[in-house]
Amino acid sequence: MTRERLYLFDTTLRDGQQTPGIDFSLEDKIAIAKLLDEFGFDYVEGGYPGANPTDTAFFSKKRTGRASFVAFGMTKRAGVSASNDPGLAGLIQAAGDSVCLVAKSWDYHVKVALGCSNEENLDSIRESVTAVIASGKEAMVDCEHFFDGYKANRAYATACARAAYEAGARWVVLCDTNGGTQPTEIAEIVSTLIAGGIPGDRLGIHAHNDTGQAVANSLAAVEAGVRQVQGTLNGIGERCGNANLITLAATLALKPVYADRFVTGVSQDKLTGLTSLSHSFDELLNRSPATQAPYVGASAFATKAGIHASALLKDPRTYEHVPPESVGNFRKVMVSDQGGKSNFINALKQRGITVAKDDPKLDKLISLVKEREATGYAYEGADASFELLAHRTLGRVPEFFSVTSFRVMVERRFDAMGRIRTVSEAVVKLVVDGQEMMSVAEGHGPVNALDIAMRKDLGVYQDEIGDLELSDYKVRILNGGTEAITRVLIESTDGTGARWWTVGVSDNIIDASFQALMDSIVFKLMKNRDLAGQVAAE
Ligand SMILES: CC(=O)SCCNC(=O)CCNC(=O)[C@H](O)C(C)(C)COP(=O)(O)OP(=O)(O)OC[C@H]1O[C@@H](n2cnc3c(N)ncnc32)[C@H](O)[C@@H]1OP(=O)(O)O
Ligand SMILES: CC(=O)C(=O)O
Repeated sequence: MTRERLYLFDTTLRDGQQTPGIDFSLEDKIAIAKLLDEFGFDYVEGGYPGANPTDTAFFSKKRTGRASFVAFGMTKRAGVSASNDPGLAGLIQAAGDSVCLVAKSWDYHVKVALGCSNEENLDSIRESVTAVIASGKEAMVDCEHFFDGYKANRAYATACARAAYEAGARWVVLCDTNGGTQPTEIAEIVSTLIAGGIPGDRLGIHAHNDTGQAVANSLAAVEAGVRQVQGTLNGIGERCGNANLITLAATLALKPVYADRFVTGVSQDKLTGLTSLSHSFDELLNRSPATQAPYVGASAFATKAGIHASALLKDPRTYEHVPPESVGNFRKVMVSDQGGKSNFINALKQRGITVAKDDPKLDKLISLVKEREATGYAYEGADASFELLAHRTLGRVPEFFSVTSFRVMVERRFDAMGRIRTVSEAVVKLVVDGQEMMSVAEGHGPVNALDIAMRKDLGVYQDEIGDLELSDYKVRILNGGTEAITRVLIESTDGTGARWWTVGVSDNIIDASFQALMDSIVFKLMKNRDLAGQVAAE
């Protein structure tokens, strides 16, 4: 059966730019356009030339190779001709293959926002589309507030879409601008419009996520007949965002209900780069990827539950709706208080630790993890502490050194210039290779001072930890009040590029930090001897 072509339109660089807190530089835009183009999206809407210097500079040349490069802007204003409208002229002159014109299609907006007559707005749509086509570019029209407009005045909203279509717009895009429309309404309105004479292969959908339905609304529109879908990377966009193109690209390619009927410009091979695309984009935005994002989140194919892990290890299809590798993600069977023997055997195997299912030490490890998690430890986020605990339970951790005591002091005092200074100082006493030693250090805070003191002189091991660095430190208060328990997570790195997390829990933040610091150093020494760290080294 031949499959129909569905066109994916990315508006990350335009509607995504309207996201509170997101402000792309020219360099960001160039890098993101390249990612989008290479991935296989058909249209890359780059922004609004003329609206700001970044977008104007971005449109000084075409920024895509394969994808159509789209400039976005308003239809001409009422009362001026298309040739005399500087905004429209700017759009046409901007580099690019297509112009996407935003047009009002709700009569209430025409009256309140534009302050012109309904007929003048229809003229603006027709004349603007005609001018874009005359310039040799592809024209498309975003019918703003189409669904709300349709519910308020069906005849006028339809007339706006029809004006764009009859003037020759390649795509008439139906926008759920305020994001409140529900999938059944979308399906019904799109079907009626198509039955009224605007063919589905000239219609697109632009859905906002204000009721969490943007992806569902886009799919409902596809079911009803539209053949262009707009959205953004990771669903960024104004207010609650746009339809998430990452989710849509995967669903359209992997779910037979769509994949058997439609084909997009994203090949199965490119789809295996989906997780990387989503995460690279977050990196560019300098934010952590959402762990529960469909298909691409770190938790999308993770399980903590023992019953699930047991079946998953027999056949992954028991608990996975698609294979993780189809979107470049990974299966993760985690260890926690929700886990059974299968989780643990798998987690240990990944770390090169073999243990038999009937080995009593495995039972001991499982109860240790469950007991400790009940007191606040969280091993699923502390891979190295889990591995150390496993090695310790199996009796495989050498006694590299021991800390006999530490003392940390924080003092707020006046310095010689009479300024207030808060000073942190730590003293650590350790035994290394039978030899007692003491280190003293000052730090930016008490934990920093303790860290410096612990790593200042490790005797015979000092050279080995020279490249050890603490790269992140997270504190979580597990219950409030005077008896609060503190969980500290520390991320460490070394010269090999490996990263590992360790955990400490105590009613004292310094003590919790000490435990995590100790684990970090011991893990590093184990790793140096190839006794640990297979996962961290990957
Ligand atoms: C639903 C959407 O997401 S649409 C995209 C929205 N995105 C943006 O607005 C981001 C970029 N916008 C901008 O930088 C500015 O709004 C500009 C440069 C486009 C225009 O700035 P200004 O000329 O100062 O106008 P301002 O922003 O105050 O108001 C918008 C004007 O456009 C008019 N307008 C709005 N939509 C349309 C349209 N589809 N066709 C014609 N005119 C329109 C409004 O009536 C208003 O006109 P007025 O100034 O005569 O009242
Ligand atoms: C055009 C657009 O972004 C909207 O109507 O939501």
